[in-house]
Amino acid sequence: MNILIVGITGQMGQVLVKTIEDSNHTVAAGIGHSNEDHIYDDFNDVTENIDVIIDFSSPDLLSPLLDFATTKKIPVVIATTGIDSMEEINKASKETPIVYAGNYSLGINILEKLAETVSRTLQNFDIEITETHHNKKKDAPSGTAHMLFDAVNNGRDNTLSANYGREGMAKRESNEVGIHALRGGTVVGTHTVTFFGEDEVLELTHTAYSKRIFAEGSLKAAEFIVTKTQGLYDVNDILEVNYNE
Ligand SMILES: NC(=O)C1=CN([C@@H]2O[C@H](COP(=O)(O)OP(=O)(O)OC[C@H]3O[C@@H](n4cnc5c(N)ncnc54)[C@H](OP(=O)(O)O)[C@@H]3O)[C@@H](O)[C@H]2O)C=CC1
Ligand SMILES: O=C(O)C1=N[C@H](C(=O)O)C[C@H](O)C1
Repeated sequence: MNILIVGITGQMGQVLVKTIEDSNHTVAAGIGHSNEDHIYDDFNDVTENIDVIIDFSSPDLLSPLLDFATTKKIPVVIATTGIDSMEEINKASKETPIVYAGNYSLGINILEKLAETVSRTLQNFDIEITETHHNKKKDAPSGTAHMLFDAVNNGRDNTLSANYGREGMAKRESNEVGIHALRGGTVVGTHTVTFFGEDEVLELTHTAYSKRIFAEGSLKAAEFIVTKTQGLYDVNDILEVNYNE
């Protein structure tokens, strides 16, 4: 596959370049700010032949990215987090295929399933979500924390409400889920879902030890989406193809 990396000059973009170089695919071009050949700050300047786009960038680039992809009918893997609304992505997915996930690691997507099951099984337990990331991360809480909230909320028939960074003088409501973001150093990404019962606590934690796991997951997603013609997919669709064999 000839791949366009959106956010090629960023931390994840650079890891993805190395991951693609170690595969049988090719980095055809990138979006970012650089004087290097084949790197552009405007999608209109991309003239290379592109089979698939992988996006690790910023919500600011979502509209131009989707305009480019839908006009040229190029499949897209979106990994960028901090996107407020799914409206544009839903609309674009009717014209070109899109995979969207806040986390492309294998373990987080298993954690998502576990968290939903535990939430459904331990109906009376209080649930809190904690995420820790490096000091360069801009969005909070993480895209993964949002995914994990949706998972535990599904387990309780969507009766839970999120309380971001709890503060003030009010006791915890039984249906609230506190979501807490820690930022510091070079932490790649740690997510914990804690279930508090009477006299017992169950913690489910995923720790990422490298950014490469996200790059590899996004490349698997690209291999999956490049064969599709339209529609919105998530990592579960890819897990079924790649890990259930
Ligand atoms: N879903 C997943 O599995 C994962 C998702 N992420 C997400 O990926 C995103 C990127 O993360 P990270 O690489 O750490 O961030 P960085 O800040 O290191 O990189 C951001 C990239 O986007 C580019 N960019 C941003 N705005 C513009 C713009 N207006 N025009 C052109 N280029 C732009 C930057 O270009 P330049 O610096 O040249 O201006 C840079 O290449 C984040 O949303 C993060 O949460 C991260 C890891 C895993
Ligand atoms: O910005 C990051 O680094 C990460 N972002 C994703 C998120 O917001 O959940 C995934 C991963 O945790 C790393």
